[in-house]
Amino acid sequence: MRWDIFCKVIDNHGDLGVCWRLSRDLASRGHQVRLWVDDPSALAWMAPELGGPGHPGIEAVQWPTDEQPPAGGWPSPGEVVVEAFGCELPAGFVAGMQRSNPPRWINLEYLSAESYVERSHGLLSPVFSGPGAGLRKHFFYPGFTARTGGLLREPGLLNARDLAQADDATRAQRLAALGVPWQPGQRVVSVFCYPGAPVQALFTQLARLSTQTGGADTLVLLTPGAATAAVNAASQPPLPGLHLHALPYLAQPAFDTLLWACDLNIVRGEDSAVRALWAGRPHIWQIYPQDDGVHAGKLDAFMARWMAHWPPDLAHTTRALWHAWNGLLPAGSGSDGGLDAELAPLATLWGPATWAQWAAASRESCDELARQPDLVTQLLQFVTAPG
Ligand SMILES: Cc1cn([C@H]2C[C@H](O)[C@@H](COP(=O)(O)OP(=O)(O)O[C@H]3O[C@@H](C)[C@H](O)[C@@H](O)[C@H]3O)O2)c(=O)[nH]c1=O
Repeated sequence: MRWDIFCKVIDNHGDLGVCWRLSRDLASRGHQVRLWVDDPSALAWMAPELGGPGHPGIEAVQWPTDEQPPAGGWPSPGEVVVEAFGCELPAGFVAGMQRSNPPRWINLEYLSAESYVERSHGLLSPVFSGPGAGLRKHFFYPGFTARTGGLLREPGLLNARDLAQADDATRAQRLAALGVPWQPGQRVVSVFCYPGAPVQALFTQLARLSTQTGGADTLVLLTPGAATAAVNAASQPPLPGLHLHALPYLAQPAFDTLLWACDLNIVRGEDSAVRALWAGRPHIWQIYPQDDGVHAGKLDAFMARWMAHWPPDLAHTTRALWHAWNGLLPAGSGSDGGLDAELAPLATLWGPATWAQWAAASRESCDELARQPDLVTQLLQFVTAPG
């Protein structure tokens, strides 16, 4: 099928990250994708293959405006039109959807573990006015349960992960390919975060833990942006036991390789958070902060699902750590010991026995999610069903 996917970059990289990943997944299954994006600049690092002969099956195009439609006019829409995250489609393009066999029109929504997702997934949103009047649009909600649209998980992803995680030699080789010098025995932590995350406290805590446990150093891999900025701003002397390594922006598949090679992944937003789930390793999620504070409920909803079958003590400690990383300490928690103290749950999790428990629980939750059909498989069923 031919797909038109429309993406508006609101901020950061998640909108484009999700749309690019969706496009790649569809193209790998033989579909033709035209990805319309208003600010394609991040594709230069996220999808460097587009700079060369391109990606078979995907054409990334700058989103023109109605005032300045494409030279030669709007092209005929494909069989499926995806409006990512409720971005408004150009009127000229929508006018072209008015035909005897109109395209399936999908509004792909943001990911949430909250219960409204099951109620809203698949709902019809009839269009009553404007150039799309009379057309039928449907909501498609990604999610974590059987009654949602699932999560992006390309065919073969988990096999590739298992190969990458097979042994130390493979791990060292994959990290070396990313320019990362890793010594077996070192614990590796990746950090992708928003400004305001307690990165300095993390460094202090990790250095203390590394020297306490007698020898096993920690290698911290910092992604561009807030994590790297925190290091640059630090005037502290090097911390014993801790090795900080700044990464460049990686192409999306290389970013996966990074997450697979780490013992602990600290991720943010939407897309990298899902990739950390598929890594099957312990992770900490910094949720996208919203002014009205609704992100706190979203974070708790996800933790309740992800940790549903974990031993209670492990779930309790991990939740405390995630809350602290997100600056969401429960009122009355009494934590007045500064950020180092707030990240104290990490010390509990770092111990060998608890760490093994955390790793096993993360892998089990990942395996459970992987038993659900992935998002593209579900989306294909949805758009080919009569509707
Ligand atoms: C650091 C890095 C990221 N990436 C990719 C992974 C993801 O596709 C993308 C980052 O997107 P996210 O993880 O979603 O985090 P994010 O914070 O960048 O994105 C978003 O979060 C959403 C919830 C908001 O609604 C969006 O508006 C946006 O803020 O960048 C790489 O490919 N290489 C890299 O080196």
